[in-house]
Amino acid sequence: MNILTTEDARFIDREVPKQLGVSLEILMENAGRGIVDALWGQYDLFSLDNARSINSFVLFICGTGNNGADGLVAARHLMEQGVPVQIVLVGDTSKCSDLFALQLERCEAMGCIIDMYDEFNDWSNVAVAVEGIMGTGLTGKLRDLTVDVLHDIDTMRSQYNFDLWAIDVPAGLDATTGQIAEGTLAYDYTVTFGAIKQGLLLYPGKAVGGIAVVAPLGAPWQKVLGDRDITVTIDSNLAEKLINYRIPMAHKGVNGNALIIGGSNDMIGAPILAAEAAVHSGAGKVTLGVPEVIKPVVQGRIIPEVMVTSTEAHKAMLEGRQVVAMGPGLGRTSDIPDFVDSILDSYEGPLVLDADALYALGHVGSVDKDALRDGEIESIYAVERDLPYCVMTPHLGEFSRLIDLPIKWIERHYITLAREFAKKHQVVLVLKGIPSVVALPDGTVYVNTIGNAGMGSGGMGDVLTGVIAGFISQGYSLQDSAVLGVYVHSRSADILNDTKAWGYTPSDVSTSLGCVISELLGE
Ligand SMILES: NC(=O)C1=CN([C@@H]2O[C@H](COP(=O)(O)OP(=O)(O)OC[C@H]3O[C@@H](n4cnc5c(N)ncnc54)[C@H](O)[C@@H]3O)[C@@H](O)[C@H]2O)[C@@H](O)CC1
Ligand SMILES: [K+]
Repeated sequence: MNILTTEDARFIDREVPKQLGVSLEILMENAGRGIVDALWGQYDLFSLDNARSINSFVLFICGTGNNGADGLVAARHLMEQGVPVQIVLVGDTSKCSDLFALQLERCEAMGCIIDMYDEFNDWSNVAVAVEGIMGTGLTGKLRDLTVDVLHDIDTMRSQYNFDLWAIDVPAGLDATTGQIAEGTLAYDYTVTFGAIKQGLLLYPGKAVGGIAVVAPLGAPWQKVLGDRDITVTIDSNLAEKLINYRIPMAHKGVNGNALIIGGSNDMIGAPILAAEAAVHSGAGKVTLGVPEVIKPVVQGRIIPEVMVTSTEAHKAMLEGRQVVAMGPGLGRTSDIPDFVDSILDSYEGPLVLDADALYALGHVGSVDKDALRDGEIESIYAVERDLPYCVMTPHLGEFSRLIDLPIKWIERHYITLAREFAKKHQVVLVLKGIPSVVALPDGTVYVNTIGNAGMGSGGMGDVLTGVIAGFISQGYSLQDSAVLGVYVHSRSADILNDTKAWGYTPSDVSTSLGCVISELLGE
């Protein structure tokens, strides 16, 4: 499923009329109709009994831009259907958009009850409130007057207990970054148009949007996107397309030979988790390379399916592998950067870099904060160190070190930075956060839509690395392995979450991977 940013929505709004001959007014008509369908999907609008009165109605709270105009269209459709509606207007109607003026004129001609916000006081009869104060047209902080109106709505909702819906995005939510302005409310539902807005998938936006319903625009807007970078959700539909059946005669040689490199005196758990996850994701043969000194302990602890070797013999260790994943538990001692470099120099096959291997790389590029602030996408990121084509799986802290930028900035410009990094370095970046995203060298970004709070425990990332390596060894491309790996890892955790809340472990996630694979194959 596609994801749209504010810029994409504006582009569609400009290009669909030009290229496809479908006017903005028609798109708006469909959007308004979509709001009505979504409301019907949730309530029986013919018996809007809000338990307080039989005079209850659907209230549309409309700003004076096109977001408010969508609300006016929806109100008109509901009037036709005989559903009681009222409209309140927020803002200066003398400064409204052209389409708002047109839709308002229509509602007035039909005798719809319309008040200015200050005049409205019939809150006790509101059954459902639909907010169209603003959508993708938000600029800067919310004005004081808007904050007051939103605060009022919130107070009335607490008092009268009606559901609150947002049109397109909640007023105050940045539809691209998911950042929210002070005063933004939490909603029960958001009806968003064409495709889900990116800001509804990123925190804190994801927490305030409620249940998202996508309403079609009535024209194949995908056709006008051209070579714009696209953003897509990671969900079961995508994963089902990526997973392959195994041929019946598949043997261990066909399913690949994976090497995991990691471990140090203080950390033996991380590489064990990664190697075991590679086994559980279906790799034919898995070898774990650790420093000689910890080899006996690791051999004593790991499942028997994994062979353990010593990293001291590293030329021989790399031979015949379909994939090498390096980093879990490697440590941060002064010899590690040279060790990592020597592996990068001597191994030319598919590579996954994680954890301490990423730390060993240090800064690999830098961000121009001014360009980031101004949205000058092309000049945001400058490469300082070339990297081999590989999958990199940093969490926010590791990414912060790689690009030399505080986490606070990364959180605010999550997808833009992931995309620029992957494009400029030509690598597959799995940025592990909430949500995790996979950015590809061609500029496509996949955003994970599943997973749960139980995944926030040490070792979860090591399992993901092992899963991705496991898929690569079985012949999946680096990008498919990253996307599929993120899905399968989160889905396994979701299955466990059903019965164990957060009391499950990364090892449990690893051993349940097979259930997800069966689910994807429809077995
Ligand atoms: N992109 C598309 O293809 C379509 C967009 N449509 C709608 O059009 C919307 C965008 O419409 P517009 O571009 O007219 O903009 P909006 O209507 O989203 O926002 C503009 C309004 O918000 C106010 N505003 C902006 N920033 C503010 C702030 N910081 N504090 C207080 N008030 C503020 C402005 O004064 C103006 O009244 C979308 O969200 C969607 O609902 C739909 O009609 C369907 C088609
Ligand atoms: K809105």
